[in-house]
Amino acid sequence: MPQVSMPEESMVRAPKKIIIDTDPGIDDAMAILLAFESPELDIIGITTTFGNVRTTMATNNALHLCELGGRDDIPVSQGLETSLRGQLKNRIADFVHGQDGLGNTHPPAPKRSAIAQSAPDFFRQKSKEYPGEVTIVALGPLSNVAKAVEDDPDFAKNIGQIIVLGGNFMVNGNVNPAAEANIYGDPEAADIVFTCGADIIIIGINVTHQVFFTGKEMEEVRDSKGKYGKYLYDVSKFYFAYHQNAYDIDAIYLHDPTTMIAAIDPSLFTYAKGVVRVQRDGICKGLTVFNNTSKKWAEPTDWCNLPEVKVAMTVDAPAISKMMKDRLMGV
Ligand SMILES: O=c1[nH]cnc2c1ncn2[C@@H]1O[C@H](CO)[C@@H](O)[C@H]1O
Repeated sequence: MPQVSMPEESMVRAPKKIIIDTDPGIDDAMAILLAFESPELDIIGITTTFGNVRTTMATNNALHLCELGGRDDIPVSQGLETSLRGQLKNRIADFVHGQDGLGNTHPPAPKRSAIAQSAPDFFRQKSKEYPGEVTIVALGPLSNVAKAVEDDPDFAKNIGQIIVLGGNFMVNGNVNPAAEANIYGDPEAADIVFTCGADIIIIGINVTHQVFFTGKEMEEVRDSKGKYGKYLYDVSKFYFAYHQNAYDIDAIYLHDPTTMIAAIDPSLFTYAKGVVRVQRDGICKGLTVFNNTSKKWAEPTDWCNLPEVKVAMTVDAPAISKMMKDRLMGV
């Protein structure tokens, strides 16, 4: 399979402007706090989506995390409360993240509110303000991003890059054997985004399932001098119990922080290029199907003549886990 690798990021570069589209979410919280500790990133906004929690709760949790990190300078913009086509998502992953999305730790109500501008409009405005410079790190279903694509024919051209946590390439999903949770949450939106022509990196659970913290490592995080060590340990207890039960492992998968690290240092992954389509309905709803062959198909297929994306194939899990520990443990 042809692989493409990315050049190592230079430390002398200006910080990368990112918008985090998120549904916090325990591993989202970890990714956001990791981003706060990452000088390579300039977080110009946080936008909210649904999945781990409903969108309004995602907004509250995003505001809470900014307050926790002393980052009330970051605008938080609320996104769609439904899928792109107006379906109210009936599958909210409270069994993974708790009723409050933060492991039933019941965070205090945030002091600040979201800005008036909706997430898709925020994306469009920032992509016009800084053409080619803004990276969206999309940690939940892609409804907001797809809405920006549909509303603005220049969006795919103006946005610098979209790094997506989602999909399962050549492995089973985590909602069912076919589908991963973020793509399953709004498959139509994902299909629109993956074929929109923007520069897209997809980090699927085929790679994020290789990056985890064991219970012992979580205790090290708790006992470290990291600002958020105890907080992360406390919110992760629920997520840990879910992994013990669902996967029979004493560890938690680090989906969202791994994806954040792709924004910090894309060279820690290798990628293959090709067209990705998403099954929109039926028993394989949410399945991501990647055409990575140079075969000339006898007849035109639904993958032909569409823009390619980069799909993560391998991950340097020890390096990623070390970066997370260094930053979250205040090393
Ligand atoms: O079993 C699950 N069902 C639903 N969502 C999950 C499950 N496991 C993890 N996540 C959440 O979905 C994203 C990665 O697919 C992550 O945000 C993770 O927190």
